[in-house]
Amino acid sequence: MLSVTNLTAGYRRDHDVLTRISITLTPGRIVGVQGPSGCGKSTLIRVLALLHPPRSGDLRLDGETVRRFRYAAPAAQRRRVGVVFQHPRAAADPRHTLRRIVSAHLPAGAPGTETDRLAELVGLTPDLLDRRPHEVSDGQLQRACLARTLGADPRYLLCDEMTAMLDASSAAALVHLIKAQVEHHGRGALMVSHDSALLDACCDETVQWHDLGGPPAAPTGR
Ligand SMILES: Nc1ncnc2c1ncn2[C@@H]1O[C@H](COP(=O)(O)OP(=O)(O)OP(=O)(O)O)[C@@H](O)[C@H]1O
Repeated sequence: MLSVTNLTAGYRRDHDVLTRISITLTPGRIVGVQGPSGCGKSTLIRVLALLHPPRSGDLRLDGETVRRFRYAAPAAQRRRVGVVFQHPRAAADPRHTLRRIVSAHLPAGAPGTETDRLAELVGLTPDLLDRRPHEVSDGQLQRACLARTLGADPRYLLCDEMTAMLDASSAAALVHLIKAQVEHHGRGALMVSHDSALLDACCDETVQWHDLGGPPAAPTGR
């Protein structure tokens, strides 16, 4: 399980973005979180992905308490949690080919065929792998970003508004991929979105943001 209990986190010392948030992800299930813009969904994902240290609260990853974040986090813990971000163009180096992007998180020594396998898994045709981000659509680039995330074989997938930039058919295809990953590989997934129809269509359970914890603390003015 990947869980946080009573999580408080923020960016400025005098203001908490997350206050006493609790949520649990279980392998084989998709949990949806719906909340309005700016409520802190991406911040929650950053903490769960060990990319942002919380101020307080208990973060547990498969029975271990997580104490270190960002590059100080043990690689084995970081690899267990994969993120797909909202903006694929901000998440992919524009100088790299899609082949390089897809292969970025594969373990050292993985055979070259692994990149082709991942590309096929997410529906990228071989000709696209030689292109750079500006030569493909947002949907194709988001598929490459998902393939990159899957290359680390994460036990938990955190999807941050991952279909927000896509048309309806690309969004549906990506959601289908996430569902298949959860069903066939036992990954646990979190999907955050402001789109309740999307969450209802793919999640085992959807939680409203305001049900996750306490209200944000008022700025202290210090
Ligand atoms: N790096 C940062 N430094 C300072 N404040 C930040 C930073 N990132 C986010 N914030 C602030 O934290 C709050 C929550 O932002 P966050 O991106 O987590 O919300 P969100 O629910 O994901 O929003 P959206 O749905 O619009 O993506 C916002 O007030 C935002 O301005």
